[in-house]
Order: sequence, then C-alpha cells, then structure tokens
Amino acid sequence: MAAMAEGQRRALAEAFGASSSSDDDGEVGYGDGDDHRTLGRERKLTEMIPVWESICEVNGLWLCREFLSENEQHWLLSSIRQEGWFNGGSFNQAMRFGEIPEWAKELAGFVREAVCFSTVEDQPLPSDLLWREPLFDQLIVNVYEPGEGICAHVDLMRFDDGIAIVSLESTCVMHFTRSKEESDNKELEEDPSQRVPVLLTPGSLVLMSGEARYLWKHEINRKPGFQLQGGKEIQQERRTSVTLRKLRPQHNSG
Ligand SMILES: O=C(O)CCC(=O)C(=O)O
Ligand SMILES: [Fe+2]
Repeated sequence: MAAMAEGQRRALAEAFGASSSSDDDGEVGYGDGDDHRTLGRERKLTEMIPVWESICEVNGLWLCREFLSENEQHWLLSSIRQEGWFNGGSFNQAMRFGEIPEWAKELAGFVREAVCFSTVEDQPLPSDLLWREPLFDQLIVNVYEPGEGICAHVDLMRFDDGIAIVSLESTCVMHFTRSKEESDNKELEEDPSQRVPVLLTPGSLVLMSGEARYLWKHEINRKPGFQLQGGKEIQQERRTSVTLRKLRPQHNSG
C-alpha cells in the first residue's frame, strides 16, 4: 500500500479542520435533541485510510466500502430523519437544489477527504471535479422499502460529471449496463451477461465519473433473482441512499 507521508496527511488533516488526536474521543453528537449535530470533530482523519476499489469493467466507477463508520451512518440517518422529509410515510424521495443542509455539506467534505486520502494510483475522482466549488450543490435522498428499486437510467444532463452515492441500511446490488441510447440494439443492452453487479453495503460510497456517469446506466432491481450475493438472495430491508451531484450552469443544461 502506498502510504501517504505523515507530514502530507497532517497538512491535509489541518486543511480539512480535523481535530488533533488528544481531543477527539468524545461522543458522536447524533442523539435526539442535539440540534448542532456535526461529525467534523469526531472523524479521525489522521487515522483514516480509505480503501478504494475500481470496478474495472466500468471506467470511472469507484467504490469505497467502508466510507462511513457505524457511528457516522447513525449520524447521517439521524440527520436525515431530523429533516422530517419522510414523516407520515407518503414520500420516498427528497431533493434539494442549490442550498443543501449542513450535514450534506459535511458529507461532501468526507467525500473529498476520502478521495484525497486515497492510496490507489488512479484518483477515484479527477482533480478538476474534486476541487470545484462547491463539490456538490444538489442532494437526493431516496428511501426504498423491500422490493422497491430504481429503473436503469443515466442521470440527467442538467447535472455535471462526478456523482456520489452513499448507501445506508439494507445491502443491495446496483447493476451497471452500457447505455446504447444512440443505437437501437436493445438486446445487447438487456443481455444479463453485460450487466456489471456492484454490491452496496451500508456505509459504502460509489463515485461515478466520465464513462460510468455518461455511458453506463445504473439500476437497482429488487425483484426476485436480481439481488444476489454469493448466489443467494440478499435479505431485503429498507434502504436509504444519499446522492450528491453538482448542477451544471444554466446555459449548459441539456
Ligand atoms: O439509490 C441509489 O443508490 C441510486 C439513486 C439514483 O441513481 C438516482 O437518484 O439517480
Ligand atoms: Fe442515478
């Protein structure tokens, strides 16, 4: 593993405002009634070495399986719950454009850190995307009950390159298929042998850029036979995902 020099790690940690090791062992502030929940001080950046996997069949697709610790997953779920978007149970999706909540900004900061601290040779997100400001200004939270998923799609062109998806709760399989919109070879597109499965465990982060973002469709099919891990059906529970994207400037939107 190409370990990052300690000095460089410290400098980055300082740039991201991480706490020094002496004062960071407090409780994570996600309990009910905590209005100023933030994890910035709790994340031990100097100890964090994210493990990135490149999904080699799909250029530009990266997975960081242990992106969020269990505490961080609780914090994120609790921050989402606190928004009250899903109270009453009649909605399963919430979107924010432009101004995103503080916890989402903090999550975006974690994404940047995880890419910066990557030990792989190819950076999981190209530098021009990684250092744009803001990194993300659009948020979608999706809540899926067992059996519910999302049809194969390429994200709308109104969003820029560089999309992050954080998975919470139930494990699921996301499938990637080459988009063949330009040709009418539907059969090839639907050929199951062309589908690339990616297992999304709770706390994992997916990054899509370049071909993965523009030339591949992604989908979550939770019908029987599609959600397999080691040949066995995954036990489905509720799944929550947080998608972070950047809006393209108005005049570029397609
Ligand atoms: O829920 C997910 O993991 C994916 C969501 C998604 O692809 C979208 O909202 O465009
Ligand atoms: Fe999508």
